[in-house]
Amino acid sequence: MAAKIFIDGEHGTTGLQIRTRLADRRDIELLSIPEAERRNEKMREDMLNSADIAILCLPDDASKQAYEMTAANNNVRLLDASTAFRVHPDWAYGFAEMDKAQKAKIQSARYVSNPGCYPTGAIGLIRPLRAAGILPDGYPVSVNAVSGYTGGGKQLIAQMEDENHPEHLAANNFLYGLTLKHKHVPEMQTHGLLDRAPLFAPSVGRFAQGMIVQVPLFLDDLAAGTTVESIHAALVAHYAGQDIVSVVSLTESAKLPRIDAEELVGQDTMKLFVFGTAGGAHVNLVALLDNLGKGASGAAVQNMDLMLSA
Ligand SMILES: NC(=O)C1=CN([C@@H]2O[C@H](COP(=O)(O)OP(=O)(O)OC[C@H]3O[C@@H](n4cnc5c(N)ncnc54)[C@H](OP(=O)(O)O)[C@@H]3O)[C@@H](O)[C@H]2O)C=CC1
Ligand SMILES: CC(=O)N[C@@H](CCC(=O)OP(=O)(O)O)C(=O)O
Repeated sequence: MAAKIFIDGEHGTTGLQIRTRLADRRDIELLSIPEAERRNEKMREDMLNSADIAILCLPDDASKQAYEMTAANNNVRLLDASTAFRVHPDWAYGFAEMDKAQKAKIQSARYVSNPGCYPTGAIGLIRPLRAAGILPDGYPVSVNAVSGYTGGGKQLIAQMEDENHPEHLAANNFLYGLTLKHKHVPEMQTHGLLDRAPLFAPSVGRFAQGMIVQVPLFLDDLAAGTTVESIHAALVAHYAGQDIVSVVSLTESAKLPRIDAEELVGQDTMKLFVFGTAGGAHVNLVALLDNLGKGASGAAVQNMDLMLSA
């Protein structure tokens, strides 16, 4: 029998992209609410409780409400794209490649939290180095990133694209999160296995989709003997045996004059790079992804498939 999937928030940016990815699937039945009724609580509650898996593509408060609406119904499993449950101990974190045990946790979980777009890049770079003992306790990690403007959902898309919007943004590239209290920091710290909160500096560019996340490191302050090569080897070993996260070879990286934030648009994979010069003092770790691919909708479909494969 086809699994029943309901996307709560199906008419938003993340929800629409999930719907597109699922449109031709014969193994699932998509439950749907007309766009005009998207905030009708009775209809949402009925649909949520009719689904085998409900994918929540909503702001945090509405996700928490959907959780309450389904709490008594053990037949429905939730996959939440918001920030609401990403460090909650009862929820499996939906980043299957971050750890060898994570895939099985997602497969069997009733509740799965889809990772944030920036944390997917940051955790993807940091966690293997913590696990390998390369990044020591107390290291002051910084994460610098640029996102396409769809990362801010319907509101930011309208502000960037509509010149008549009362809060139109004319900038081609802007920094934000200037209080350094971005909602993704707890998630980066918890799943990055960091003992100190990372300093996270995000920005947005005038392109719809795409993302670059950078973690610059000082080699002298890493575990004794760490080199560009040993960092690269640790990442390669960590991601062996799967095909979603790839680690670009040092030879290939060394030839690159630049990295295009839009290179992986439309793809649900992530590329990791290690930059540095032999004998140099610094390393720059870079993750490249589509904020709506591996950063949101693509990851959600991947997690849904794992949940269905249990
Ligand atoms: N965009 C991205 O790159 C990423 C987004 N996410 C997360 O995914 C979630 C959705 O984000 P995104 O798709 O960008 O946001 P959008 O604003 O584009 O879409 C959200 C949708 O949810 C609807 N909605 C809002 N409040 C309610 C409510 N109370 N009841 C029912 N429906 C409601 C909105 O309707 P209306 O039009 O009426 O407002 C809209 O259709 C967020 O938690 C976001 O943080 C995660 C990773 C990346
Ligand atoms: C460009 C932009 O505004 N990005 C969003 C993060 C993307 C998003 O909403 O995803 P999460 O659910 O993972 O938080 C922000 O900084 O709040």
